[in-house]
Amino acid sequence: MALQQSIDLALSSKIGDGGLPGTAISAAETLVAKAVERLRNDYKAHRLPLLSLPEVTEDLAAIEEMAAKIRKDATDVVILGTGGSSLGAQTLAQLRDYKVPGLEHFQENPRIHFMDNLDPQTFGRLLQVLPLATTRFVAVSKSGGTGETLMQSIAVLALLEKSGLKAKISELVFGLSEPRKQGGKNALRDLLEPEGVGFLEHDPNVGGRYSVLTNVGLLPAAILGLDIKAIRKGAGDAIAALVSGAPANSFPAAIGASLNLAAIMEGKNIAVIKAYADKFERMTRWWVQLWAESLGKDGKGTTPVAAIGPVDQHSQLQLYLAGPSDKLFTVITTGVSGKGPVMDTALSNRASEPEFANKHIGDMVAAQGRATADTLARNGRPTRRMHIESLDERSLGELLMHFMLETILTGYGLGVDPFDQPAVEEGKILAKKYLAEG
Ligand SMILES: O=P(O)(O)OC[C@H]1O[C@](O)(CO)[C@@H](O)[C@@H]1O
Repeated sequence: MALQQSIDLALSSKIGDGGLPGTAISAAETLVAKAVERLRNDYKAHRLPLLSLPEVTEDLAAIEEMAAKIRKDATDVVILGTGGSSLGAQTLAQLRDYKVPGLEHFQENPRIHFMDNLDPQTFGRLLQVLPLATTRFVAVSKSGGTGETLMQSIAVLALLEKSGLKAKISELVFGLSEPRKQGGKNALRDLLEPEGVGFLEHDPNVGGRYSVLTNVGLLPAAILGLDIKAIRKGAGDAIAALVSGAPANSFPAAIGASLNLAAIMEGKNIAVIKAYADKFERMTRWWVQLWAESLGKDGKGTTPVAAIGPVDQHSQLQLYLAGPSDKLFTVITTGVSGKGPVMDTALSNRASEPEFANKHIGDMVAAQGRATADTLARNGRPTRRMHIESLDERSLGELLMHFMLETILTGYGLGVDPFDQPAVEEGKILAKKYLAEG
């Protein structure tokens, strides 16, 4: 197991007023013990395919095969899709410098573009500048009916046709969606299949925001040459204790769920994740969707906030330390000590920072992560620490499964269904009505 978790700086017994009292933790643990039992039964009864994914390898060959087809002679790969059809894959792609500040322009071929936000100017401009003949498009939508993804796909098909590439559409465009329900519609398939576009099947029983370990996350990961087997193995590390019947208060996901439920009982209705690594930025956005859509229902849930360190120390920390005490913090660090450029002694002295001498930039970031967690705790702000020494496919797979389990257990503990998102439909229907009205 790569993931280390410590909750001591969240407890009143350790940090005093503002920390979570033992009574709340005990009450939360009782709820989580039941939730763990329920999730274990889900696993045994194969009710949630997500839980068995770490044991599955049969689908990996088809993913690698399609990835090889997409990658062949490609300079650019554009992934169309939003929410759960994009954020998990983006999280994995950060292992290959996707959206890593300063580095993403140096990505090796193929360059990957995730077009998850519908913006007419961005998308229009992208279609102008892409080298079309060497660009591959992958349209991903579980339902096949998401307006944003459909509009983007329609624009791509029309452009390819206009550019004399209609005959090549089946080599340039790929799809990933649920199989058609019997006799039913799937708009994305209706749109693309007549052009001969090949599809991978989205597992209908794995919700979009839980799909990062399926082909939805692993196809883009394989296109980028990541070790997708290792991602699944890492996920197995996070779920092993659940599967083996370990007590609920003994493994990180269950302990994390207890912590979150105790925080809710204490009126802390905001959950902040502050991760000290550029390569975690997309993960924090993925987690925001996971947490928000899974728990925000029936008047319950907590508001997820994503922050990156050290940069957000310079924008948010004042509020976290001295604003309302209504938050539970999670500070995630990686093993960066001794990494990165080393500070020259003479130059450090010249900058009036003699203590920088011979220190690495990673030493500073490690010290900052530690100092932030300690300062939050000293100010009575309950803080969980998580640490991954080495960020790679396996440890990221573990972290992703950890958060999915923690979210489901928290949902079960809260008494909400962590797998649906009924409220978002209303806005979608209204937007389509407004569009039709002009
Ligand atoms: O994969 P789909 O069906 O296109 O949905 C995209 C996203 O839209 C939502 O349904 C919310 O509108 C998310 O739950 C989902 O991840």
